[in-house]
Amino acid sequence: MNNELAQARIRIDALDEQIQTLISQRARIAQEVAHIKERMGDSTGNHYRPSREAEVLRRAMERNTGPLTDETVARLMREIMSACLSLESPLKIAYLGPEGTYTQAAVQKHFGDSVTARPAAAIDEIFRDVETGNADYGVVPVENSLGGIVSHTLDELAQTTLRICGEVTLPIHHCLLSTETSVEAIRHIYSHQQSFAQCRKWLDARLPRAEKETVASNAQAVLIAREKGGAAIAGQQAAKLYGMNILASNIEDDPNNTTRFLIIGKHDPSPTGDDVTSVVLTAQRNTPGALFKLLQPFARENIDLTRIESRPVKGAAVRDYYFFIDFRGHALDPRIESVLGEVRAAAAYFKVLGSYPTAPF
Ligand SMILES: O=C(O)C(=O)C[C@]1(C(=O)O)C=C[C@@H](O)C=C1
Repeated sequence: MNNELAQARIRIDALDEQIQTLISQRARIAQEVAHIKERMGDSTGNHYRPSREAEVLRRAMERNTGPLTDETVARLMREIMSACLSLESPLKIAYLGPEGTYTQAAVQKHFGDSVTARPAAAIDEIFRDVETGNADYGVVPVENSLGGIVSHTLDELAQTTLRICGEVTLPIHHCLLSTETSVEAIRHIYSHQQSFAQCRKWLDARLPRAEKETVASNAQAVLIAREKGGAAIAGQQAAKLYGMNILASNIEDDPNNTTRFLIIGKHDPSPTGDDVTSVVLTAQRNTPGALFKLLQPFARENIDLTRIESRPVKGAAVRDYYFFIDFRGHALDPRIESVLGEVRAAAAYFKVLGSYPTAPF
């Protein structure tokens, strides 16, 4: 073997040994941390701490000087923490299935690979799984940059006693998958309605005559295309999982297409200094300016509102709306606590859904 190459590999071997020793040391300390938590009276057996994880990931990215990207460094650190936590308490995560959906990719991005992820058939099932303790946490889509809100998630959030413990943002890159080997051979395309909407220009240009059939999820589309022929629009992860050919990649109209997912659970993460708070409220009926008055304290205190969505209150005799509001900051911050007190007093209905770290990457 070339001497230079052999020398470089010897250096890599030596570093791998050090990295491995350090990872093992880290894992032992994580086990110690679990015992400390138990001694401090935490008998839940759940040692997951979203705020601490966000801080570790942010710090790893700040330290990064290349050549790996910040995201790659965060993903590596994510897997190390995931493996360490699984020694303490392996987490059960319910997500919107079947396997191969973008929600599964969000589970992996947020929790890493060392968790037991269970696909659920519908969004309400995920909420029930976490409420009943069948799962420790749930992952649900909440909004897409092109397709807008996921109304089932907002409707469940209005009713649940669960808390939002985190968020994940995932760039969505659609592929055309098939058992065929060329785009020209495709006569039928299966996909989720939102994915069709997100790939409209590409489909009009490349497959204007193909018949489109809407199904419940991208992963289901892949299963049908695998069985019946034709193609599915889905992510790269589904191609790998179901052994399909990728006939075209990045077929979405907007390259910045992103979906935001929420982590739901039973705990309130502590402040990290870079947090989001989500609340849901209804305004007093027949009161001119009621919504304006609810939003005014946020503006006065310079609180950055990042999102406001409305959904009709189900079953209400008179048309009534839930307003879902996200803003920067943590509910335990005294300034925010006082604004929330004011808003709670002025609203007809008010609930804090959770304060949680902003997605670290
Ligand atoms: O710091 C803790 O509380 C730990 O349990 C350790 C650790 C880690 O590996 O860094 C593991 C899991 C938690 O979710 C957060 C961090």
